[in-house]
Amino acid sequence: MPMGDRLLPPHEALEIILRHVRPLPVERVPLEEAGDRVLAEPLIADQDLPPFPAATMDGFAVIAGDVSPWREIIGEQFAGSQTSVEVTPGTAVRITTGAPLPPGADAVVPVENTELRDDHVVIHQEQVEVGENVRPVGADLRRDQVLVEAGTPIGPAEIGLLASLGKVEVPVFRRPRMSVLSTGDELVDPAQEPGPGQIRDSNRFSLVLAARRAGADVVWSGRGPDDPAALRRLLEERIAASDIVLTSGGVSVGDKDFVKEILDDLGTVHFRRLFMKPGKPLNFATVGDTLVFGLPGNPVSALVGFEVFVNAALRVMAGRRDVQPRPVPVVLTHDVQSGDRLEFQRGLVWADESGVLHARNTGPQASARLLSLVGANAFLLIPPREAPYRAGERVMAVIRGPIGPAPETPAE
Ligand SMILES: Nc1nc2c(c(=O)[nH]1)N[C@H]1C(S)=C(S)[C@@H](COP(=O)(O)OP(=O)(O)OC[C@H]3O[C@@H](n4cnc5c(N)ncnc54)[C@H](O)[C@@H]3O)O[C@H]1N2
Ligand code: MOO
Repeated sequence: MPMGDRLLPPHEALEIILRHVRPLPVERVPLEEAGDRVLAEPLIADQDLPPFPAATMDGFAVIAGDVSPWREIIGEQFAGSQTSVEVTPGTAVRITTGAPLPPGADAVVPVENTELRDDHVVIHQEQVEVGENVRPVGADLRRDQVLVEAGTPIGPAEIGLLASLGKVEVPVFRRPRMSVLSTGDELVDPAQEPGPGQIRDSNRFSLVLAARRAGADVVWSGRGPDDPAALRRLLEERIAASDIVLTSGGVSVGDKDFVKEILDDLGTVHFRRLFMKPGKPLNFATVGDTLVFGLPGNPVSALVGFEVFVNAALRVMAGRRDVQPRPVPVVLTHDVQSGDRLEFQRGLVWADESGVLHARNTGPQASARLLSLVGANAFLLIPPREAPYRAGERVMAVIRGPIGPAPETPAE
């Protein structure tokens, strides 16, 4: 074992991974397909928006300083056109929200503050300020302004900005191609009835969904044979076709745990055992430019390994700037016994009225108990220590989902 038997702290493992991963090449995609991709060049405004002073209310375009007791309605200005009618003292133009202010006008009086008398309008407002209810040119964005930095995922607001500026072809980073392989002779497909000693393969489904959510293009997923020659051929083929290959199972010390030998032979294994629970046996290897993560077989260990390490690699490949979540302090609501490695306990975090975050774990934390991840919006980071952590103590937590109200049921 080239790494010796030291269990590597997770932060050191992350540093090693980040040293071996680079953003993927840039490609241009149609605007319609740009959502959830990562912008590869900064989006810079090439015009002012709005390009014309626009009404922010339905009402009447007027001259603010005009003191006429009533004003003649001399025209209409709807959004989507530009009237040539000029507002002069004693006149007003009916206007709708978003429509350009007609020439001469400098304010809009909302319809609620007016009264119609034949073809005249009376304004029931003590004073009208210049610019009232008008969005001036460039109020929303200014030409040459950097609107979105490169490395930002394109969400609804970002795609809206791209569309507003007419960017119909968007530069994005190529999505990482990923293969997901479950190993283990005990595995059968979910549709099958497991025989004696067999279990259904769940990791493949968990990891494929986690990968898709993280922006990967899952190009292949399947079960691998436990026969070393066949497994090696399959791994070679998947490595050649992928930016990242995930395997689950076969990385600890069992007689039939072949993944680590094959990876050693094909490329460079950078680490294989971590000072964390779950996820102690976790292999990270590179074969050419392809990253290979040999995740543990235990379902929770595989998913925690994915979230902590594979996610970070995917984010770098996808060009993202926010690679790692920053842990936040939370207050434990019950005692927690630590183990002999840094534990990533699956937890529930909520905020009280003053904004303090409280936390509890999700019950038994066995690495095979997928239920410990259901409803978990955080990982509670529990370093080893002799005395248990007490209710009221602060620990750090990685937030992984929305923070809701305090749970109604007591902790298990
Ligand atoms: N002597 C030692 N034994 C073990 C050690 C150790 O250090 N010394 N480490 C333990 C830890 S920690 C973990 S985690 C597991 C990881 O083992 P492997 O990665 O080799 O995984 P397997 O042995 O193949 O499987 C473990 C467990 O997970 C189930 N499994 C596997 N694949 C799937 C799948 N696709 N879907 C659902 N469940 C799966 C498998 O049936 C086993 O129950 O090793 C400990 N042992
Ligand atoms: O590290 Mo294993 O992942 O404890 O269960």
